[in-house]
Parts: sequence; C-alpha cells; structure tokens
Amino acid sequence: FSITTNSAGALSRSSIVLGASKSKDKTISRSKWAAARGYGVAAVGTAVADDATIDAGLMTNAEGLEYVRLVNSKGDTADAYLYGGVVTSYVVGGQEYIAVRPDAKMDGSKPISGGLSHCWPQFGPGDIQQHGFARNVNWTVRSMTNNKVELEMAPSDYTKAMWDKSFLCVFTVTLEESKLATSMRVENTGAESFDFQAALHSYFTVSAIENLSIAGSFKGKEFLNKMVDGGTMQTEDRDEITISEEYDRVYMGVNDPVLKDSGIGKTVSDIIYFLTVCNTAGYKDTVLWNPYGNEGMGYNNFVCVESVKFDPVTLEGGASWTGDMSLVVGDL
Ligand SMILES: O=P(O)(O)OC[C@H]1O[C@@H](O)[C@H](O)[C@@H](O)[C@@H]1O
Repeated sequence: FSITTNSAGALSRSSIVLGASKSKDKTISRSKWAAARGYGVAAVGTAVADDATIDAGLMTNAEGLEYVRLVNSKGDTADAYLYGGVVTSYVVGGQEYIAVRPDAKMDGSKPISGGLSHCWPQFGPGDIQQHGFARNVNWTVRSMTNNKVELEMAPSDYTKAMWDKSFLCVFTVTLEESKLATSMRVENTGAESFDFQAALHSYFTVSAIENLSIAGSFKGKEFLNKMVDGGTMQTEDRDEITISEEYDRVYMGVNDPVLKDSGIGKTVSDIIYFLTVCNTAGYKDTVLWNPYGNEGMGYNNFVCVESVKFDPVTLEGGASWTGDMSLVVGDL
C-alpha cells in the first residue's frame, strides 16, 4: 500500500496496487499520513486478483465534500461521506446497489438525498427538524483502514440548540468480502436519560420500479400508511410488495426485507437479483418510500427500504444502543 497526494496536494489516499508493485510519486508512509490527520489506522493486508489499481481512503468530491472510499480484496467499493455520515455507494462486481437521487445536493447545502442516510434522533416530522440532524452535520473520522471506517458525531452548538443531550454516535462501515456491514452505536454520555428514534433511510438502485418486488415478513403486519388521510393504520395482506403508486408506509415489526429486481444487470432474461437487508440489532421496522411519478426525484430508479426504530428508545445515562444493518447481494 502507498499513500499518495491528490492534485491539491492534500494527503488523502491509499492506493491498493494490485499485482506487480508500482512506484508512485509523492508517497509517504501510511502511519505518517494517519498521524498527520490524527487518525488511528490499523495495518491492513488486502490484495486483489489482477493488476488494477483502486484508490482507498479519504477523497474530496468535485464540490469539496470529503468522503472515505473503502475497497475489499475483490475490488468491491463503498463510499461514506463525512457530511451526514452517509454511505452513498456500494459497488459489487461493477453493479451499484445504493442510489443517490438525481436532484441530490452533493455540496453540503442540504442533506444528501440518497445513500444510507441517518434519521437521528428523530424519524420524520416532530419536535425538531424532519428526520433529525445527523444527516446534515459533519461527522469526523475516528479510524479507518482500507475496508473499514468509523465515523463519529458528538454534540455541537448547532445540535445543542435544538436537542441539548449528552451523546456520542459512532457509525462503523465495514466492506467485507461478501457484504457491507454497518453499525450505529448511540451512547448516552450524560447522567439523564433521553429518548430517540433511529433509521437508516436507505436508497437502493432499481432497474425500473416495475421490475421490483420486496419480500419479507409483510403479510399480516400492521402498517402506518402516510398516504391515506395523513396517516392511517392498515394491515398488509401480501407476501411480496410491488409498487405502482406513491408509497410512504411504516411496516411495524418487519425487519427482514429482500429486494428482488428482475432487471438489474440483466444479460439473461430470467436472472433476478437479490439484495437482502439484514437488520440484526436495533432496527425493528421497515419504511417503504417511493415518490411514484416524480421524475425530478428519479422515482423509477430507486426505492427506499428503510431500517427503522420507530417507537422511541429510552436510553439511560451511561447506556448505549446499537443498530446493525448489513447488505448482502445474491442469495443468502
Ligand atoms: O425529503 P426527505 O426529508 O429526505 O424525506 C423523504 C421521505 O422520507 C421518508 O422516510 C418519509 O417517510 C417521507 O415522509 C419523506 O418524504
């Protein structure tokens, strides 16, 4: 591995050089770079099959926002933005599974409309701003390696003005060989308890909304249908959900959705691609959201299948809560 400088001269990348080693100008040691940034960086030893070079590490987008690119030994990648602590990309075998809306702002002027976006400490409307503040503050890098990053968010004057609680959030993203694992840990660093809701407002790529069905334990479950009279409880009678109108539904007690897309990457007509959302801790409910018909939002190329803790968590002083969600491509 080597650390190189980007065109602006900032120390920001580690290159995974695959196959024969390649010499690079302006390289410094990984530990020196990490020390300069104040990061804890573990030694890593991934290697990829052929002779390609894939950059991992801290990057800056065209509009000046920083993100961390993760790379695994197979050449899969994931990107996590510091602004909002949001994962905006997960590419497996050349296929992008996470969506960012075409109308998304990537310059920090508003929350990024896409990715695995945090709704914290509130989901939806309520006492503070819609979906809370985690998605529009800058998180900091606590540690990173080529395939794992820990981002953290602590109170600031901005957050205290709307929600004056003592907390620390640590969001860990790990690009494993066969999945993308995320873990959101909320710590109550004070003595007083506080309540919060949590969600990963996940946008996934679909080839076309008509090609999508969503399996899971939906049948017989109650859901809050926000599209009916501002919010009406209904009961689902289907095993698999298909979407052909605007959706904004909170499915209570459903946390095992599997997206099936009959179009993604299709080279053979009967291939169906699966993306399994594994909610293994904390997230209990699933929100389905699609602004059907809204061309400006690009409704036909994404679906939001959100991992949610809808009923508030009460966290005592000194206690912590964890929400774990992993994405697995293909059959489990
Ligand atoms: O436009 P926002 O704030 O990113 O929210 C998008 C949607 O997010 C969903 O989770 C909500 O249920 C919807 O009501 C909302 O419209």
